[in-house]
Amino acid sequence: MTPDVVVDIGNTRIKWGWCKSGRVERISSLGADPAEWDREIGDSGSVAWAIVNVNPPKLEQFRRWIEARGDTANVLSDYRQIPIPNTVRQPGSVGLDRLCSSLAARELYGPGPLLVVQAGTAVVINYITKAGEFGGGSILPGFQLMAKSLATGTAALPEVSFDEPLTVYPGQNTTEAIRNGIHLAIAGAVNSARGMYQSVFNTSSLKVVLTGGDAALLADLIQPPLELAPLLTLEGIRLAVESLP
Ligand SMILES: Nc1ncnc2c1ncn2[C@@H]1O[C@H](COP(=O)(O)OP(=O)(O)OP(=O)(O)O)[C@@H](O)[C@H]1O
Ligand SMILES: CC(C)(CO)[C@@H](O)C(=O)NCCC(=O)O
Repeated sequence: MTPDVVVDIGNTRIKWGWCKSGRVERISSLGADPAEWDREIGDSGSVAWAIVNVNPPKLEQFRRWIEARGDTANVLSDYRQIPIPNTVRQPGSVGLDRLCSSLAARELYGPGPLLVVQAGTAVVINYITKAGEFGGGSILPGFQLMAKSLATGTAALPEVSFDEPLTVYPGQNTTEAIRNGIHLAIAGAVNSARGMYQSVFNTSSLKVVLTGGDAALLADLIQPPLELAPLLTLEGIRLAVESLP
C-alpha cells in the first residue's frame, strides 16, 4: 500500500506525516480534538491512511473519524508487519512505534549498531545491533512526565515546563534545579546507555539517532555522532506499509 498520510498515535500527541514522492514530506503534531483534525485535513478528499498506535482509546476515536470521512484506516497491529528482525524474548510486547523508528534509522543511518532515542511522553532508548536487528532497550519517563511526578509526589515542588530553552547549571532556584535535574537525568540515561553498549558490544562511536517531541531539548547534551531525525517514526511507518504484500 502507498499511503497519503502516515499516523503515529502516541500518549500525548498524534503525529501526521504527509507523504509525497516516496517519502514523508511534512509532519503535523496534533492534539486529541477532532476539530483540529478537520482543520488539518481541509479539503483533501479521499486519503489512504496508515496508522501505528500505542494508545488504544485514542485509536478508536481516530478510526471513527477516518471512517466518517469515508476513508479506510490501515492499522499496523503486529510486529511481523514491521520488516526488522526482532531478537527480544517477547517480540509482540514491543511498541510498534519503536520498531518503526528503528526500521527507519537502520534504513537512513544504518546498518548498525545504532542507538535510536525517542524523546516523547516516555523516553525510549532502542538498541539496533551490528546486524541491523532490533535488540531491545530502555524505557523511562519523559521530560513532562518527570516534571509532573515531582509536582504530584511532593508538597513544595511546582510543575515546571520546558518551554524556554534556558537551562542553568547549577540551578539558582527551584524551577531551574528541577529543569536541569530532569535534563541531566534523561541525557545521562542516553549517554550511559551509549557507554554501556559501546563497551559490551565492543563498538566505538555508537551513533545516536534522536527523534520525538522533546528531541531538541536533549540534543545539546549528547555528543556526536548524533542525528536529529524528527520524521523518523513516520518514515518507518511508511517503509513498513509500503513493504506489505
Ligand atoms: N504542542 C505540544 N503539545 C504537547 N506536547 C508538546 C508539544 N510540543 C512539544 N511537546 C513535547 O513533546 C512531548 C511529546 O512528544 P511526542 O509527541 O514525541 O510523544 P508521544 O508520541 O505522545 O509519546 P509516546 O510515543 O512516548 O507515547 C511532550 O511530552 C512535550 O514535552
Ligand atoms: C514505550 C512507548 C510508550 C513509547 O511510545 C510505547 O512504545 C509503548 O507503549 N510500548 C509498549 C511496551 C514496550 O515497548 O516494551
